[in-house]
Amino acid sequence: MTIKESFELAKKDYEKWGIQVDHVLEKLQQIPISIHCWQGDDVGGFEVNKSELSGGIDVTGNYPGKARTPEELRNDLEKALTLIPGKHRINLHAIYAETNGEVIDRDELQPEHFANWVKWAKEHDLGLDFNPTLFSHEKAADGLTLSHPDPAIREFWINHCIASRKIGEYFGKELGSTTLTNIWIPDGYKDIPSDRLTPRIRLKESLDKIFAEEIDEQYNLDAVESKLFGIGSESYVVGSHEFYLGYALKNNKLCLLDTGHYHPTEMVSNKISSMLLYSDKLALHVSRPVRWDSDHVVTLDDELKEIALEIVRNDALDKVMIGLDFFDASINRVAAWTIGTRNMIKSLLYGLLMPNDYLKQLQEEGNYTERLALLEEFKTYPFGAIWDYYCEQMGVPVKETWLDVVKEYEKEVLLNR
Ligand SMILES: C[C@H](O)[C@H](O)[C@@H](O)C(=O)CO
Ligand SMILES: [Mn+2]
Repeated sequence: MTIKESFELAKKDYEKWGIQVDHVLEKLQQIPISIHCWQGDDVGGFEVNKSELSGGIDVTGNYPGKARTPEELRNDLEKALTLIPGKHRINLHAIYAETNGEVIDRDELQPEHFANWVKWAKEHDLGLDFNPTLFSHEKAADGLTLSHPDPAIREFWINHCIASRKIGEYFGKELGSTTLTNIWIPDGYKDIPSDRLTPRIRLKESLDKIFAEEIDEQYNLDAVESKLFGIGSESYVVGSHEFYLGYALKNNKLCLLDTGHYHPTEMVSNKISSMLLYSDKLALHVSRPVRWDSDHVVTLDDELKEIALEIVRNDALDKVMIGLDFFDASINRVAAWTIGTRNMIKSLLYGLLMPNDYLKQLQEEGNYTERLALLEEFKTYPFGAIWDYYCEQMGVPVKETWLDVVKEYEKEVLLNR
């Protein structure tokens, strides 16, 4: 049976529920995923005076062939994009600046240092998102940045974030699509603090200085990313969820939820609807924590499907900015991007192919039997046949055939690095 024939059969199952599959596929095409560049080189970046990865995050594995230069990283991203259906965005960090061998410290970064990325994004019809990098730097060595007791260190990082917002604005203007500039800081303490408030007062003051200049939101939106703990900040992080949720609400910024930044039983899917009641938009870093914020490649698990369902059933596709955040150096890095991004898109398709209005009605009527029955039965509806057809229509490999492409690329390119 051909892909199309399977699709036509599967379509009938969904149309019985009033689900317009063709409209679903049109909608799916419109959803951009922000794909993080840092999976391609283990969060290394291209700084002339490169520092070791720090900030309480870690990359494990030594799979051969990681990108060493901007050209190699862009080539690897291009290869992954040929395997992922739809039009997407690339999420950059400040450490991916290209300074022609000149040592430019982070507080002096300029839009021109990302001109090659903008040229490339234009050539490939991509959006760009951005992040100041407040780790892997000597001024972050003691694990404090925007909340540091030393005003000079705080000022350095404030200036870096101010410069980063201007770069985000540059991306937005050049590419005609709003850039999300997201701030995450590693600040925290390994052991029990004697004062949780003072660092948070300093962080708030630093953020107020960073955001003092208004930037047109059609070009740049600001997000702040919370965390529960990191390596070396197990007992306390300054930028907790409560801190940033409050800051974002009071200052009309986006609160960014990273799915690895909560207690293992705390689900980001359960937070989305509450936050959308009080915020116009929110942002996600979709990751997969295994035991801790391990940044595993995203798999099509229940929580991913639940996140997608929350976005779809709450009509929030234009309110939730979906980014990915994982870095696995134990597998082929192009495969990691492909698996994680295809799974994110699959989960959105899964959510769009649910009789969401009817399920809401069942809940309103207190018919929890049918609600549970249908939620479970739809897990084995022929969703895969729809996905295969979508991939075929979007000109990307169907099922696991993308793996042949990655194997060929690994043999021809990656293993020769
Ligand atoms: C590289 C990213 O800024 C980093 O992963 C951050 O988003 C995070 O989630 C840290 O745990
Ligand atoms: Mn993150």
